Amino acid sequence: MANIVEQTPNTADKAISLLNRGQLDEKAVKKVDYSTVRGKSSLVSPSEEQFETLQHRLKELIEEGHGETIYDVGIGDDGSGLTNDEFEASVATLHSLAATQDADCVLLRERVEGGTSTAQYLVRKRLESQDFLEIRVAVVGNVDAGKSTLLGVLTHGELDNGRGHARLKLFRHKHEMESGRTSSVGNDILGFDSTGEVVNRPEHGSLDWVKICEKSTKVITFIDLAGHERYLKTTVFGMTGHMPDFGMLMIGANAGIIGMTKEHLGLALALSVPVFVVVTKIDMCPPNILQDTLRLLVRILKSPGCRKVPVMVKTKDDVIVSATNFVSQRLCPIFQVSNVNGENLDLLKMFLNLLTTRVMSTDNDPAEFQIDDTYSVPGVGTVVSGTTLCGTIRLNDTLMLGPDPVGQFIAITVKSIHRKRMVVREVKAGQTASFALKKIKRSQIRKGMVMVSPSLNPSATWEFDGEILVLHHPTTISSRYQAMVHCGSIRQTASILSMSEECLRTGDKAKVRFRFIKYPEYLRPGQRLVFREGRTKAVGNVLAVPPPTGQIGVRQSQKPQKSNPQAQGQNVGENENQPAQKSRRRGGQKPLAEQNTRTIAK
Ligand SMILES: Nc1nc2c(ncn2[C@@H]2O[C@H](COP(=O)(O)OP(=O)(O)OP(=O)(O)O)[C@@H](O)[C@H]2O)c(=O)[nH]1
Repeated sequence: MANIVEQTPNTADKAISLLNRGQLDEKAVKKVDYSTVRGKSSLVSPSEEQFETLQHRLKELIEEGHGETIYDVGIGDDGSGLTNDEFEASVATLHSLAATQDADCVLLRERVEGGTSTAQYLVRKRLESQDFLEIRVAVVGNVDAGKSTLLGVLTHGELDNGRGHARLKLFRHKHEMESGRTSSVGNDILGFDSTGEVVNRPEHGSLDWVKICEKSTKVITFIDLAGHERYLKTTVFGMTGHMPDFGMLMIGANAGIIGMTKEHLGLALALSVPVFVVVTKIDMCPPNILQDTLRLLVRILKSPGCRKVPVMVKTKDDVIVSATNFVSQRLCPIFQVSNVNGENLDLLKMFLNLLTTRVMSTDNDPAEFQIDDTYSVPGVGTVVSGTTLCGTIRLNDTLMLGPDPVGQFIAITVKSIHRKRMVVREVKAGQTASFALKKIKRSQIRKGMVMVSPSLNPSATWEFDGEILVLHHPTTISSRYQAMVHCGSIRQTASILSMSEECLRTGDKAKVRFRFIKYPEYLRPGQRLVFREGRTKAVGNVLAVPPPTGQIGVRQSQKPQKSNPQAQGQNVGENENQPAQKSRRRGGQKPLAEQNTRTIAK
């Protein structure tokens, strides 16, 4: 362990100071003058006027934090705290402030040093039973890393027996039960109430999602993605189409970093999804093997391809600092847990409770919803599920659904909305939902279609310009090369019409004009995309979508041509459409050149 400690910032605080060094605090630019309520004594005995200012500040912080904030009590610039009486008075003031915001106030950590105290409190708004903050976590990692088991343990509150007991609760398909492998994109939920307590209460082994959501202020949705290479296409779809806020990379301590682990980490990096790592099976792993695994993990995370700051999470302090700074993308918290004896699962749960969404509020913007699945429900009809990218969708709203195979959009009315199986009246940006649609057949809808506000006057496109970086290709890519484009919930083969370079090799970057093979799609500049086929992999952004030319209904007849013999045969037969993307993320997308898009330690 000594080695790891040497290589890794040994406390989360230290890691943060590394990250923040030299950076300007943009939040320093405030609209209201808070100078009268600054300093460690601000909560001790505020005047009426100061109380109002504090109230305003707390309200603002809660709004910024999508319903919650972590509030410091008694922390002076010099790190000193408050005397016992002052501290008690400050905590009482914070409770009164929280009460005015209809929020609960829970102690996260307290430090007593040299006779003075400091503390951090979680202040979380109590929400109506229909409302809750949603955080999506994509669960990735190699086969047998313990993904399904950890989710079973977290959501059902019962430890595993080391022989697959906990995962049985989650398997969805018969063949998964038999083989013990996850093949579908599965969802599991873990709810926390306003005091940070887990609300999942399995009844006879099964969970009632509606009850969980009603009791929750925050719901973590785990997108359980398959570990086997055979299901990589589904995994890529899960990472792009299901818009995860975070990635949870699982590693079996004894097996180490094998198989798809690096592939999945690379995918998360390419899509700018912040990742935390959970190393499982520490109960059965010899200490020297565990250390080897951790040492290699730290080396990979710090490599130029990842440029992460790994933090071994061992205490509550580490959890708080990691969770509150996690959206920065550079920090990579590492948990070491056992699903069998429960070691460190409390730290992981605390971390999940403190995570906050990366989606910016866009409640008043025109609505955009991307479809990632369709169902036919007896007695209800066609149901579509997906993620709200932008705006608010309310019951009885009319939206444009499309594009169909000829690029048209049709008006549809939203007749019912469900969030996590619970009936609701509206759904906002960043939230997943399903809608029952009237007078439309399931066969008319495909993954990758959208429902958007008529004010956006949506149009579909066969072609688009993208900027891509080739992470891996066995030879060279040139014009007319074909591969699968994953972009949001779109998953369709596209061919390269032209490029800014003659040909592309691993590590090259270029501007590319793509053309879809089967259908026109709805795309927006700024969306992230993955372009892959077999071992070929490129990532990038949609740069521009050419204005509609009126030829949208024309099917392309041009025969696909492959750029190199190795690509032959790889591109055929994978034409399903789907997938997805996230723009409007906190801080927006960085230009490609600045992203961590280098392939990791091949
Ligand atoms: N001893 C021990 N066994 C564990 C632990 N976590 C998981 N296991 C066992 O490891 C095996 C594999 O776990 P799974 O949860 O099926 O692994 P997975 O990553 O979901 O695999 P895929 O679904 O195929 O991707 C099961 O037999 C679990 O009981 C742990 O912390 N300790």
